[in-house]
Parts: sequence; C-alpha cells; structure tokens
Amino acid sequence: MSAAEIGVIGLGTMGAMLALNIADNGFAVAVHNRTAARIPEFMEKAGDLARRITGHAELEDFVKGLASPRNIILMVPAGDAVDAQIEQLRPLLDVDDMVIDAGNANFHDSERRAKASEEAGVPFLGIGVSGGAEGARFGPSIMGGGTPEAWDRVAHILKAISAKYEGQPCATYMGTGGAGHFVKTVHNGIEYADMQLIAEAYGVMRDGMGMDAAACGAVFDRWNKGLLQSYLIEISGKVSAATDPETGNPMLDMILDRAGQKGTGRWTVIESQMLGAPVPVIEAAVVARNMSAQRDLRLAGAKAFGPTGGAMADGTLSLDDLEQALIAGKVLCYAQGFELLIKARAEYDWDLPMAEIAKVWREGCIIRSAMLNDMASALTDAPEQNLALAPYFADVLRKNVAGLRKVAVVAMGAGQPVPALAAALNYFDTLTSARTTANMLQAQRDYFGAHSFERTDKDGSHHGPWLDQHLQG
Ligand SMILES: NC(=O)C1=CN([C@@H]2O[C@H](COP(=O)(O)OP(=O)(O)OC[C@H]3O[C@@H](n4cnc5c(N)ncnc54)[C@H](OP(=O)(O)O)[C@@H]3O)[C@@H](O)[C@H]2O)C=CC1
Ligand SMILES: O=C(CO)[C@H](O)[C@H](O)COP(=O)(O)O
Repeated sequence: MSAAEIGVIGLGTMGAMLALNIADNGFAVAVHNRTAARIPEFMEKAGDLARRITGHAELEDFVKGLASPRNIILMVPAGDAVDAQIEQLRPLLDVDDMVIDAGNANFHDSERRAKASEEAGVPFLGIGVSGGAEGARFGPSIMGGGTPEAWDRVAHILKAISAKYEGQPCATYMGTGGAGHFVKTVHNGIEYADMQLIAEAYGVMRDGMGMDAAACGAVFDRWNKGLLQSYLIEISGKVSAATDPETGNPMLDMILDRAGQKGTGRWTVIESQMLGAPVPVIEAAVVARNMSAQRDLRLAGAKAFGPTGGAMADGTLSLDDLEQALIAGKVLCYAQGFELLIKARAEYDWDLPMAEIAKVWREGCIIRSAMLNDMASALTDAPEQNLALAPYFADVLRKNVAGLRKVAVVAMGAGQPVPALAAALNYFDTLTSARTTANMLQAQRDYFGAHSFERTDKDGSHHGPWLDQHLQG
C-alpha cells in the first residue's frame, strides 16, 4: 500500500470510528494506538475497509507510513494526554507536518498549542468533533480552529467525512487558535442544557403525572414530530422504550441517578462568567449533574425532610403544557449559547461565522435539531442579535412561554426540582424586564464602598446622601 494521506492516533470510541469513516470515504489512513494490542482487533473489525488502513504498533513506523507533508489526527483524552502525545511525535516529524487535535480540548489549551506551534514554525489545527461514535463513523459535525492554511490543507478530507445537511458538509472553519474548540465547548454546554430540560420534562411525567417509562417514550416520539424534532428527543424516546435484558424492567428504571461529566459543560459556564455572558440554563444543567453526583447527601436530605418530589393533581398540567415548556426552554438556552459566542467573537477577535455555526450543527452533532435551521436563518439576518428577540423565535416564545411558566410553577409547587426550566423562565423574565432591582444593588455598593451609581435623571457618576452620614463617628 502507498503512503497514507492522513493518520489517526487513538483507536478508542471516537478515533476508531473516525479512521473507518476516513477509509470509507476513499482516503488511505494510517493508525496507531498507545496499547498496541488494540490495533489488530481494530483491523479485523474494519473488514473490507482494512484495504485502505495500515496499522502501526510503533509510532516511528506510523510516521514513516504517512505521505509528506504529514497530517496526523489525535483522538485521545483532552489535556495532558494530548501534550504528551505531541511531545512524543514532534521529534519524529518534519517542520511542515501537522498535528490535528480532534478531542474535546479546553480552548485555552488549543490557544497555547497554536501559539507554541506558530513560534516553532510548525502547523497545528484544533477541531471540535461532535456526533458520538455513530457520528464519527458516518458523519460528524466538525468545527475547525487554527490558521486558514492549516484548515485548507485538510478541509477536503474533513468535509468528505462530515455529516451533510441537504448536501452541504457540516465541517466549517471557525477562526484562529482555539476558535474551533471554543465553539465545540459551547455546543457541549447547550447539549448539557438540552439534555437537562428533557430530563426535567421526563421527571414531571414520571413523578408528577405518574407515567411509566414506555408512556414517557411515546410522548417523546410524538414530540419528535413537531417543533422539538431533534436527535436528543429521538434518543430520549428510544431509551425510555428500552427494556433491561437482565431484569425485564424498563432500562431507565434500572439506571442510577448519578450523572457523569467530563468537563465541557463546566468550561462553558466558566467562560460565560469570564465574558459576562449569562448562560443560566447551562449553569443549571451543570449544577444538576453535580447535585446528582452527591447521592449520599441527597439520600440524607430525603431522610431528614422526607421526599419532596410529589405527584401533581390530575389535570393540573397537560402534556401540551410540557411540550410548550420544552420549546420555550430550548429557544432560551440556545439564545444564551449564541450570546456567549457573540461575546467571545468580540473578546478574542475571532470572526466567528454565527449563521455558519448554526448550520454546522444542523446534522451530525448531538444537538442537531429542526430548530437549528431556523436559527441559521435568524443569524443570517442579524448575526449579533439575541435569538430570543429574532422575529421568528420571539413569536415562538410568545406562543410557548405560558406553558413554561405553568410547568415551572406547578412543578416547584409540588416539590419537583426543575432547575433548568426555572432558569429558562427567570432568564426570560429578566430579559424582558425594563426595570430590574439592580438599583438596590447599586445603592448598597455605594453605601458600603462608595462605588457610585448612575442616576435615572442625569448623566455622570453619583453618590447617595448616606456616604457622609454613615462614615461620621
Ligand atoms: N465519546 C464521545 O462521544 C466523544 C468524545 N470526544 C472526545 O474525543 C476524545 C477521545 O474520546 P473517546 O474516543 O471517547 O475516548 P476513549 O477512552 O474511548 O479512547 C481514548 C483513546 O486515547 C488513548 N489514550 C488515552 N490516554 C492516552 C495517552 N496518555 N497517550 C496516548 N493515547 C492515550 C487510548 O489508548 P489506549 O487504548 O492505550 O487506552 C484510546 O485509544 C476525547 O477528547 C473526548 O472528549 C468528542 C466527541 C464525542
Ligand atoms: O462531546 C461529546 C458530544 O458532543 C461527548 O459525548 C462528551 O464526552 C459528552 O460530555 P460528558 O461526558 O461531559 O457528558
């Protein structure tokens, strides 16, 4: 076999599928894995595609097996593993060989690696890849960050292997340095929020309405035919309908309520705080995962106070109310995610293509949904407008916020936790407040720290009458 056009290091869940996808699209690919024993297993599973794949147990042989200039995708855990792998690789590479980090990197790491590469005069690309194992195998959504030249060098391969929306590849260049990984991080933050909103709707059906898992699944299936049509609603229907082969019980009922997380949701929240771009629904989703993990504390709380998540009286809430709540919550959490991107665009001097971001998420990724096409249209018309205020989505909110309000109020009244739905409602109510209570905060700040405030009736910086009074002995 002639030299491979591209290499993949890391044959875990994502890397193995990505390598098969690359081969399936007609490119010769070389693969390497830290644990060499996984390579023959992978080659065997590759079946017919193995004719375009070469496996190398030794890193040196892997590098030699690639056509120059080399392009090498890393699909290993984010953080130290990426740095360690780059350190091992670099002495084996020529100056124009390119490393492509395709994992879920923290964008600060990608910025650092891009800067170090620039200083060393070597190319580097950071790409966010979404879609899980199935996406990696049959077409993920890809968000690129680095120099335009680095992107252009492999864009034909990335576009070929990516998902397609009406024939358009879901692989887009986002900007320099860590831009691709920043966009992927926000994607994951929205993913956390969307998942939490759905989980809360499931909780209302299960605990408030007394529905079993199969009945919840049927509702998700029905919602998937309407405005909520999305991959996450689709799989929520599927997991709700599944049966545990060991016990015969609904699979959902056998899964412990302790959520895992690898950190991308948390990074979204941290970046939002740094940029002053509120993402309260995403924040609520991260907090909910953290609270879920504190199971012992929750059990102690339930013992001390008695269980609170109570049933709702028949007819208090309808499934239509719940669908409305999810529609409104979803619009509001996406609006927050895009606001964060708008702020990052200015702060990091990235020319983030706002409408293209919505477009690249329409297929292949975990948050793909029908609404993203309308978001792409809204962002094409006004790239820096809060999506909640875009005419189409403002209309969606006018029609659905009543359901969100009803569900949040009834659920909280019954002691059912709905942190993401409540955060969405509070965001909406604050976003639409011409007058908030921050005048009280300003008065307090001025009282204790002489921080000054703006007045409603004239320009400038002012103090209240209290300063002299309370500082006098
Ligand atoms: N799973 C998913 O749905 C998605 C994951 N991602 C991201 O993709 C990346 C890979 O994830 P995933 O495939 O799920 O992970 P897996 O755990 O399935 O695979 C990890 C791979 O990295 C290798 N590896 C681990 N540590 C090192 C190291 N220190 N040096 C070299 N190689 C190492 C492993 O090799 P070995 O066999 O020797 O252990 C294995 O091949 C992560 O950044 C993840 O966040 C992105 C999108 C979706
Ligand atoms: O990036 C992804 C999807 O887009 C991964 O599936 C990610 O690992 C999920 O995050 P977490 O493990 O924190 O739930």
